[in-house]
Amino acid sequence: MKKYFQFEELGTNYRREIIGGLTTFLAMAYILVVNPLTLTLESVPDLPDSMRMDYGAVFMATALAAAIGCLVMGILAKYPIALAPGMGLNAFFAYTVILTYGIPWQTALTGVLFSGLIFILLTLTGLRETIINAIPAELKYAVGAGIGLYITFIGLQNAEIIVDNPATLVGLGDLSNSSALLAIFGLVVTVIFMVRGIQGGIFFGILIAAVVGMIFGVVNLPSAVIDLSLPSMAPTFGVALEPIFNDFGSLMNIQFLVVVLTFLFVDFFDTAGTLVAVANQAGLMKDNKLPRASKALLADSIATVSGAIFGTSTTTSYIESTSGVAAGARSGFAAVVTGILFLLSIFFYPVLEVITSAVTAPALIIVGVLMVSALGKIDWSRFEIAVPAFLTMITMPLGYSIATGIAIGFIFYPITMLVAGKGKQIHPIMYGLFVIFILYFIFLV
Ligand SMILES: Nc1nc2[nH]cnc2c(=O)[nH]1
Repeated sequence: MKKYFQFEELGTNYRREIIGGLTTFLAMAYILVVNPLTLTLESVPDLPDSMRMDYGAVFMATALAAAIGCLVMGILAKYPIALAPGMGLNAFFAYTVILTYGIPWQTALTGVLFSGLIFILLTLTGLRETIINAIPAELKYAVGAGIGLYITFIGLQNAEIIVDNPATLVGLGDLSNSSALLAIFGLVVTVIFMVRGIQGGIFFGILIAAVVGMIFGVVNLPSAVIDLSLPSMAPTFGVALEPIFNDFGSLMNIQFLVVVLTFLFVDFFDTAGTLVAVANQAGLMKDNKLPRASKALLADSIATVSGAIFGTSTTTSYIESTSGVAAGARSGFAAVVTGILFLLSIFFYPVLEVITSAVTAPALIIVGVLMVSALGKIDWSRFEIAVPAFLTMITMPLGYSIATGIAIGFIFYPITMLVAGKGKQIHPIMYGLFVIFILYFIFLV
């Protein structure tokens, strides 16, 4: 086993991998609660039941899609990268596709399935790997740093430290609020552990914050430890396949095409950015290239296809994997640990439920610190690369979308490079992406 996962070459061991896998799981576990709440449109009152997915079935689909994604990534691609249904696309699925477009959730699931299948085709033809390797190093670093800012922003919001403000869009929240206080406490504890170089500092930070939250009544005590009565998957299982056989006509329209393309587009670049960011942080990149990229991409698309069949929006590589890497994970074994924990989580629903986003927020904030360090590798004195790198990074949190940041930066890159007389350094694929991203803004946003 140690040999298969290359522990010796990677300088790792079982303890580091298990703590890393557990840390990533804890940082991601919120999705087991948030995804079903989002896809059932819990926050929208007065909807006909037919427009809502079934909560229990989506919970099961979320856990199983995450488990399959993590296991395939760990065993096939051997990266410490965990997967689950992404926050970037579940909101799009629920609020844009179902609510705004009025597309039935059954058809939306078919859209996710199609985008996953197209992904597999692109991966098998090698096109995805070629594209990822054509992106200049500076933009890859900027994508990693931008995702870091984005994830910190999400963490600060989850903690209610940063809140919305009608005059300035965002502002400082009420720091005496119990959620903010618990997150600040967790952050201080985690920072102390990290500065002292304690292995698994992020994990122990989450653990201590959860216990302190329970003592002060901010985190609920679990009602039970294990619940063996699993929810039924029948309401969503296989439903994505139904329109293909029963109502193919409903798929033959521009709106459905736009939905599939958006799922495909966002997952493609989010995954590329996330894989590179996590591999970079773990020191697993070789000559600015991602080894075994096609296997990692295949794992990602297999997870999306499985998730669509189970009944969830796009399953994607999670940036929270960086918290496990920060805790020491280096090999695919950590992803296997996270996958097994997702499998077991279906029985531990009562315990999981108490881990609130305020408890996991410090992990997200610290992950941002780690990811932004990639900026040190960019030569800021070269204005032609500084501009697209900066725009990629800053528009991710501000546009609240990884895809937006990538699109804006990649539109500026060929422009600034050409004007600087460095057109020869631009890979032809980057011109193709320039056109695709312009079309993206014209037709999809
Ligand atoms: N990369 C990435 N990480 C996430 N973590 C939570 N949601 C997401 C997502 O949509 N993409």
